[in-house]
Amino acid sequence: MQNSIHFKHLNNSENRTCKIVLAPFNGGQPHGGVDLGPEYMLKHGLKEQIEETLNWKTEIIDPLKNLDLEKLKSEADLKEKELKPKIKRADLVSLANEKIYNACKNEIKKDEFQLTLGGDHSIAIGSIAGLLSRHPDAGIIWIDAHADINTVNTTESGNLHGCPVSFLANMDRQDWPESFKWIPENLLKTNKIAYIGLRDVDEGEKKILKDNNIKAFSMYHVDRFGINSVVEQALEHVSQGNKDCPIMISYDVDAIDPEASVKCTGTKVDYGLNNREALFLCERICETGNVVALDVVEVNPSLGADEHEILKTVAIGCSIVRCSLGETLL
Ligand SMILES: NC(=[NH2+])NCCC[C@H](N)C(=O)O
Ligand SMILES: [Mn+2]
Ligand SMILES: [Mn+2]
Repeated sequence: MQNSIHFKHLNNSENRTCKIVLAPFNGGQPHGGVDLGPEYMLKHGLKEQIEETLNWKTEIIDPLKNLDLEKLKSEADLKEKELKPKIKRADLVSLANEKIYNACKNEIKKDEFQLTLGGDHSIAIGSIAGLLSRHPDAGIIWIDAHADINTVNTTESGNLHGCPVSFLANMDRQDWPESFKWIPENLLKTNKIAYIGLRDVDEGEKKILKDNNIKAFSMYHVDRFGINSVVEQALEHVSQGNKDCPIMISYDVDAIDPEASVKCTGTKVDYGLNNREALFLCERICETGNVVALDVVEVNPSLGADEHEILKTVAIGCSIVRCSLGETLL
């Protein structure tokens, strides 16, 4: 059965297509296993769910398939053992993202949905840069416990999954490693992004959010106004008065409360979104008819204590996708 949503920017015929971009990349943070996210979500039946339940065509794109990522990572780590650079594995993160960017840019048509399965959140550099190549004025709703807006100068951990937004917004570009210079200039304006779910933001990031006047709804705002009002305000802000503004969701599953469902993720933070809030966001954004792309990142099956914990995290990752494509809307 097809739901009644009219996707304003997509092909609405029986050929409506979801391109699934695999981004099994873990180099933006220290834990192994987050690279297994795509495999586990697909094993859970995600592709079939999109095709059979939701009636979309799907096609898999695998931009990292020719890279020996584990080998490249050990080489990078070996080199950095002596050099101890401030940011970790910069060239590797850049290389993987350039591949993701080019795949999203060249292998997805304007009227197709872009679904990227991570991987750690550094992969949003490539996926969002790719999406913006087709929809330059898209608004980004970033759902996360973290702001991921550290610059190469403010990062305390050196982990690049804490920095993707600063690269997309070209912050401190003059201090970037040479390898990142493929990222286009004037890409993401800071008034075209809004955060939902924040509760662990570094001091340097707080200053960046404030100095740039970036719209950020923390868990405090979710409690105070309710998720419905928060998502409305976020959409209104990034749409900048355009009721047809294309919208991309970048969804870090650590936005969701560990007790509610997401224990298998690398940087867990207590007291997050409950399961209904987590999915309502996707339902409401889908309902606008403006959604054009989604990332689901930071699913790490290796961090599960048992099968049940893994299943719960993987299952909500798949639900995020289905709700964003309209499954639960009548
Ligand atoms: N995508 C994530 N889970 N990011 C966590 C980032 C944590 C911390 N702010 C850092 O920069 O290291
Ligand atoms: Mn996070
Ligand atoms: Mn994140």
